[in-house]
Amino acid sequence: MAVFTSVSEAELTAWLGDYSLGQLLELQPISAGIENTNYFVTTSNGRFVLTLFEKLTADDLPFYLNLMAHLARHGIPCPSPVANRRNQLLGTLNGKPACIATRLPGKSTTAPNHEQCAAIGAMLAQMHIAGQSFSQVMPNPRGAAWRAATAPQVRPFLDAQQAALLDSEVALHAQNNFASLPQGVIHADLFRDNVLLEENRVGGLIDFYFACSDALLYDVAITVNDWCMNADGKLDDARAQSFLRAYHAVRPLSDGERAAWPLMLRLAALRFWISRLYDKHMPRDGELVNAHDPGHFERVLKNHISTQQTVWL
Ligand SMILES: Nc1ncnc2c1ncn2[C@@H]1O[C@H](COP(=O)(O)OP(=O)(O)OP(=O)(O)O)[C@@H](O)[C@H]1O
Ligand SMILES: N[C@@H](CCO)C(=O)O
Repeated sequence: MAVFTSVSEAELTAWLGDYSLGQLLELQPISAGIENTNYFVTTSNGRFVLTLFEKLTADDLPFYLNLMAHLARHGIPCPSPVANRRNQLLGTLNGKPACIATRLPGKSTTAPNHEQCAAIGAMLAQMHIAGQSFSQVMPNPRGAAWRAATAPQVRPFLDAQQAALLDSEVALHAQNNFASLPQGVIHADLFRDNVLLEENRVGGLIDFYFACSDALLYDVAITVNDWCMNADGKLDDARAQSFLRAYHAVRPLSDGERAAWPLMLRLAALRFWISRLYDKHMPRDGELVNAHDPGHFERVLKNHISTQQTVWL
């Protein structure tokens, strides 16, 4: 249940007095999601999503809200935060940092087809291009330092063979430096549940709260590892090609990116193997009763290693 902080119609009506959004018509809690409190809000001016941030602080939030505003201004279908009468995107509601943003159309899919993989590939490339003119920088909070700090914490929960895999992959990627590849702002968590689709068209990209500055190809690998993956943890080569071709048609991938691709897929799988292990074995209070399965990304990683993934455009 994604309502941790309740908001009544009376409280929201008073808060909306600070906005030019018209009259509140409907307030509906959203059950999906585990990080924030979300409500669908309908006013006489349109349909919106109200988010109360449960963990991110008012210091962290400007990067994400300014990024969404920037991308929306460039035509990317992401939530566009609405400014209040003091021209601020971030407010406070019931003691929590809060924002109201445009509601996007569509719904997520768990079984994307070729056209949908191509559509999200093209959209990711457009997002990367639009992000090039965003000037704020956010080092990746799930980068090398995080891997080095988190791997030893999850290691005690692994058997000897898993621990050896973890150690060797963390060591391998500690030596790699992808700084020579094209860099920019990345979503970093563009899994199927963070994309709203209308048939084969992308209606919305949501949940930008892992966005950061990193190699653009890393974002491609994270997204392909989810969108073009079979349930057994093996890449669906045909869907991966549909995705990459559509991406490449918008932002051509370089020879350097091609050479880095097999390792990038491994790095992206390692990141989510570690975070899922951490969330499973070290849950924060009262959280994540149904944590995502780390075993899935362990299988993805092993498959990438054994196939030396060569699927490309
Ligand atoms: N701008 C939006 N337009 C339409 N639907 C939205 C929008 N933002 C959120 N939603 C809906 O609300 C649900 C929960 O949002 P979200 O995934 O951002 O939750 P969260 O708790 O913030 O993050 P997490 O997915 O990490 O738990 C989404 O699955 C989506 O259905
Ligand atoms: N997309 C992540 C969870 C949210 O960050 C995962 O599937 O592990």
